[in-house]
Amino acid sequence: MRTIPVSLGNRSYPIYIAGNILHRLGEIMAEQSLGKRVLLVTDTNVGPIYGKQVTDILVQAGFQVSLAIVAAGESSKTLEQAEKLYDAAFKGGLDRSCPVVALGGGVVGDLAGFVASTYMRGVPFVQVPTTLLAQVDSSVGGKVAVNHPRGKNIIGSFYQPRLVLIDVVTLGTLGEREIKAGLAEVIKYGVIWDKDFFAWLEENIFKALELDNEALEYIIEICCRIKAEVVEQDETEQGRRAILNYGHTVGHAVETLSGYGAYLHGEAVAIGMVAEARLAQDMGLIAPGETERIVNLLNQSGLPVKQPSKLDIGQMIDSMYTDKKVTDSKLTFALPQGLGCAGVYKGLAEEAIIKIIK
Ligand SMILES: NC(=O)c1ccc[n+]([C@@H]2O[C@H](COP(=O)([O-])OP(=O)(O)OC[C@H]3O[C@@H](n4cnc5c(N)ncnc54)[C@H](O)[C@@H]3O)[C@@H](O)[C@H]2O)c1
Ligand SMILES: O=C(O)C(=O)C[C@@H](O)[C@H](O)[C@H](O)COP(=O)(O)O
Ligand SMILES: [Zn+2]
Repeated sequence: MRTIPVSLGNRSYPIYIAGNILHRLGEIMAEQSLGKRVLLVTDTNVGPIYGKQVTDILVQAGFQVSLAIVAAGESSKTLEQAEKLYDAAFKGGLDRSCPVVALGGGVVGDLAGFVASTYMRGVPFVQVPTTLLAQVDSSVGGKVAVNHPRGKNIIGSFYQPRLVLIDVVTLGTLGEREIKAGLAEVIKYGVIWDKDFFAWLEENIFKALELDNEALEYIIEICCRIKAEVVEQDETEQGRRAILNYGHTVGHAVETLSGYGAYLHGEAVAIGMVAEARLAQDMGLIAPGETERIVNLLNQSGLPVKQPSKLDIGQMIDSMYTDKKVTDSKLTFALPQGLGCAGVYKGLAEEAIIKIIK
């Protein structure tokens, strides 16, 4: 088993990565001093596959489990859905010591984490991510949120989990489209942080698409290590952490304006990464050959690289002003500085952005 520590003082926690470790969830949770009533949150795709197995594992470890199943997909990341989960927490008798466990992709993780962070002003939270995207990104770092009709993740908080348990074998039941979506965030880490990892992906990304467990474990470990390091430097995104937002200013606008769920998050981020690489290129931050390598790797992963033509440019720009990186009405982007490095740029001219969107 690979164990990665996330060191955040009294909010520190481990990330466990291995194949076939789901059965250890109960014993690992029992080691923490947690209340015995658990709200296990999952969705309508993951529940039928892993819901009973995880419930049994927790019951065997002495927990009483209330299973809450939300509709699969981005449309569940709402305050209305969170409210239903508060009801389920009450019904299950959860007090302040009792954990909320997220079993699923980034939607379940963000939603359940938001509920954990607000129910009784915060109860313990455990992440059991089952998509590649959630295993490499959303389960780590403590951003939890629901969407607002005007913008992604607008209502949320920073709330770290007590532990993250990643069983790569759960990816065996995930659809190909969802694996590809996860690869967008994987490629993001190569671009913003690790040039050698980017080059490794150029040679080996096909192994992830073939669900080679060894390659997947390696990818997940590298990504979690990078994310842990960035989050340790800037837990609440006062500055540096925003580099994890590369591709997201445009990506979130695409998700919001297309209607939540039309694009998977990773697909929208892939589109955003291409647009924002071109913006970086226009600013002289990245060479044309490097932009081309990013586009090629996204293409190789079967990800979309173009903004949907039906989206209105004016509305895209307006949507970017609701981005959480904006202060003082200044459009802000996380942009690559060559391959393997990134920075945050504030106050970009609308014309420069309109040009790359066009
Ligand atoms: N908090 C963060 O730091 C962070 C980071 C990245 C993304 N996100 C958020 O994560 C969300 C996207 O997450 P996602 O891509 O995991 O989407 P998702 O949670 O919607 O999962 C994608 C699909 O896969 C299904 N699924 C999940 N695991 C499965 C499995 N093992 N077998 C079969 N089906 C399975 C789900 O039911 C869903 O239909 C977005 O809302 C995004 O904003 C958050
Ligand atoms: O953890 C972070 O920080 C990230 O930016 C990771 C992103 O992949 C993720 O999509 C995040 O939810 C976006 O953050 P937001 O603050 O723009 O909502
Ligand atoms: Zn993301």
